[in-house]
Amino acid sequence: MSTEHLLAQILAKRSFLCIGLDTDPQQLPAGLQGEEDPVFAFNKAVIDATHHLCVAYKPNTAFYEAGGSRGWASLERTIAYLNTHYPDHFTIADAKRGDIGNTSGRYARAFFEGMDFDALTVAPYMGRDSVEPFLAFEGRFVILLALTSNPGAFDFQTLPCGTEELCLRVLRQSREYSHPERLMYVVGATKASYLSKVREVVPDAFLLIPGVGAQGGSLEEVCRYGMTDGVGLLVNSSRGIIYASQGEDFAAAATKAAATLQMEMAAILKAAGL
Ligand SMILES: O=c1ccn([C@@H]2O[C@H](COP(=O)(O)O)[C@@H](O)[C@H]2O)c(=O)[nH]1
Repeated sequence: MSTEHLLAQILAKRSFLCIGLDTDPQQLPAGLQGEEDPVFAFNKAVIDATHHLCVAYKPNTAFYEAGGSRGWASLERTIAYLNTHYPDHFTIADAKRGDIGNTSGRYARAFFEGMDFDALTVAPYMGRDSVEPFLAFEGRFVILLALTSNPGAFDFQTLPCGTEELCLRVLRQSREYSHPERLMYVVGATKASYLSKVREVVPDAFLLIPGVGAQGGSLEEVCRYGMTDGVGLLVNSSRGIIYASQGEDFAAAATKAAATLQMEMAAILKAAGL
């Protein structure tokens, strides 16, 4: 998918919502336990109930890896279902990969070729040669961790690095990598006030913003500091949507929670003249 297509979807749907499919097999409604693949059945129901309100889905691979081969099968079924039934949605594997180049190349094949995700989250810590193998895939995106939403982000990511904070250095230096147009960045909604500085370094790049909902980040603040003329934002909510109800009405509750965020987004887009 191209960023032009992503923006067209955002403007048509009046939504820059990304729904996180962080599906924990132990938190599924009892009614799904008899299914052959309860995790996939849950994801399918959530996707069918929310696709018109969002432009992206982001399974976090930890929730699938924890289930071993059964978990991987659920992830494979989920991405295949998305690509077959909702090909206009942007798909993100939140796996936070990155290793020596030879190994990164295999991770890239696993997520971009094996499973056909549009994008993968990557940790920048090992530097250029650990990131560039992911950037070699045309039509795919690397979402580099810049400033994460967790409290521990302040341990390293905001430390001085030369004349600026490390997270800004990550942004600046990554623009020198091959195919910078295939880069997006993670900035936590809980750190919204940093978005002005982020935008000074990457004025046009798309940002994936987790941390709205369960982690308490503010959508309004994120947009105030981070939105661009081309929107430039994908705002993620996982638990706040998929576990809006723990009961058998989970899909209807997910629709309602997603619609609440989508309506806020539509109002923000309108106010911005987009
Ligand atoms: O800085 C980061 C990077 C990734 N995440 C991931 O996003 C979702 C957030 O889930 P919620 O339930 O909406 O809190 C989850 O998969 C995280 O691992 C993040 O939160 N912060």
